[in-house]
Amino acid sequence: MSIFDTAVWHDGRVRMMDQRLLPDQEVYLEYESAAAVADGIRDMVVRGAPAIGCAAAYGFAVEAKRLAADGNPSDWRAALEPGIKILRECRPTAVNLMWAIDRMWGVVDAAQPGDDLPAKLLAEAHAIRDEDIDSCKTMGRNGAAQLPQFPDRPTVVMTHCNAGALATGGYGTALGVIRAAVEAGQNIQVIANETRPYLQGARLTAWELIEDNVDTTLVTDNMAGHLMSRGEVDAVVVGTDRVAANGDVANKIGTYTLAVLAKRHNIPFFVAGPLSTIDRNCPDGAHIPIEERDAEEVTHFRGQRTAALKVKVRNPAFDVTPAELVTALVTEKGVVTAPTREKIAKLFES
Ligand SMILES: CSC[C@@H](O)[C@@H](O)C(=O)COP(=O)(O)O
Repeated sequence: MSIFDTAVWHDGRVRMMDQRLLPDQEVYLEYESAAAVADGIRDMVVRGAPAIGCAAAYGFAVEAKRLAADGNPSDWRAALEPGIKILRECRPTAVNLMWAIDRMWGVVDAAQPGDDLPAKLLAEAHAIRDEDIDSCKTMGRNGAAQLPQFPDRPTVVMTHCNAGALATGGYGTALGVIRAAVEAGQNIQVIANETRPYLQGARLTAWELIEDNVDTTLVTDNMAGHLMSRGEVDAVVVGTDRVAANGDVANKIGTYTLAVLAKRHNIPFFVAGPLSTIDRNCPDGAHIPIEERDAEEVTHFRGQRTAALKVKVRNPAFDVTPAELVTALVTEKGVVTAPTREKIAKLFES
């Protein structure tokens, strides 16, 4: 199963696959400062919460390397702060961005005189990516065991946006569950929602799964209810950009609609995400910042206008699904059925 170089370290630079060009072209871009990596994340060269965290960690490391090229700064924190501030603010909803940057600052704060700080920061960035891949694999196995199975037919899993290898260090959260199920020999068919307006489902999820020979059918978002009402969906599995302390879940716009539909049709609704996506400082979903993106994502497709001139536009990129609609939260530390504040806190106890 594929592990793509979503965001990696290559020849002293941050290398990212340009997801804006997928599925037509596989092009890699390289970055040499935190501000440049921030531009790449903001412009969706790399996207998906854990992948944004990995890219930001490498962006932090490359900023230290850039600063050290002119001689080690006497005050590393002061030297790093302007670039890292830009990086931290480039996308507001995916908490893995802030989580990764806080972890990198921990390395700066723990440094001793004489330490090779750029090398230590790079090692931490590698660890963040490696741990993410491991977490996704464990989470995948945990989630696969939750999927219904039938003796005489495949299990049909609906997913939304792209929560795959492209959205993580590699392997994927929601698609990690699907990959693990396929690897375990389960008979799986995937319905990938197109995911308006940016088409992560049509462009990225469909591409990734087809690369891995997973049986995949593409539908537009507004077909989900119809398929569920006909009994054509057995489970919904999505990723997440931020889980609040009470179990409310932010994910790509349209996820909430799917959760309501799944409840109406008694279909299990699973959310897969690593502990780095759980924001224990965020009390509930109402406190999760929701990114509003450029109107052109709604009015245009690849530079071509598809909407009426002068129409007003809203483009919230995420929505919040209340915990009560989540059948289970799938993490690398285990599966939390009917998540509550208390059950989520327990995940962090050992
Ligand atoms: C494993 S990724 C989970 C989420 O980050 C994913 O579902 C999602 O909403 C991505 O949004 P995007 O705007 O493409 O960054």
